[in-house]
Amino acid sequence: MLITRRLEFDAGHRIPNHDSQCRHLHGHRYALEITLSGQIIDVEGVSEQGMVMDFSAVKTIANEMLVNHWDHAFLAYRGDAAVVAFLATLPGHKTVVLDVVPTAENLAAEAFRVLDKAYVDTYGNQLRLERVRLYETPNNWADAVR
Ligand SMILES: Nc1nc2c(c(=O)[nH]1)N=C([C@H](O)[C@H](O)COP(=O)(O)OP(=O)(O)OP(=O)(O)O)CN2
Ligand SMILES: [Zn+2]
Repeated sequence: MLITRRLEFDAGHRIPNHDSQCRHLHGHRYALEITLSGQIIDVEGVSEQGMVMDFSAVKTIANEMLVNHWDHAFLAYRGDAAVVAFLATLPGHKTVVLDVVPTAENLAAEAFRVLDKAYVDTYGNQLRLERVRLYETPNNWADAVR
C-alpha cells in the first residue's frame, strides 16, 4: 500500500549558471509530496489501526526534519559565493547553504536523503519512504525515488 502526504512551503533560490531568468534571485511556492509504502496496521484498538501511517504524523516528521528549515529560507548553492556572502551580511537571515545547485532535482534528492532516515517502522509494517516529489511550479517537478 502507498500513501502520500502533500506539504507546501515558500523559499527563494537562483540557479547561478542557468541561461535564463532563473539566474536571478526569485522564489517559489514549492510543494512536496511524500510517498510511503507499508502494510496496513491491523493492531486492534491502536490509533493507527487501518493506516500505513497517520497523515498527521507524516506531516509532523516532514516539518521537523525539513520543511521548517526550508520554509521562508533562501536556498543557496555553496558555490554561489556572491549570494552566500551577501546573505551572510543580513542579520539573522534564514539561509540554507546546499552543496548542490538548488534545482528541483537536487532539492528532491536532498529531501529524500533527509526524510529517508526519519520515517521508521514502529508497527512492524515495513514502513519506508518510496518517493519524494518536489514541485517547483505547478507545471515543473522532480521525483526522487528509492
Ligand atoms: N530540469 C530543471 N529545469 C529547470 C529548473 C529545475 O529546477 N530543473 N529550474 C528552473 C528555474 O528555477 C525556473 O524558476 C523555473 O520556473 P519557470 O521559469 O516558471 O519555468 P517555466 O518557464 O518552465 O514555467 P512555465 O510553466 O512555462 O511558466 C528552470 N528550469
Ligand atoms: Zn526557480
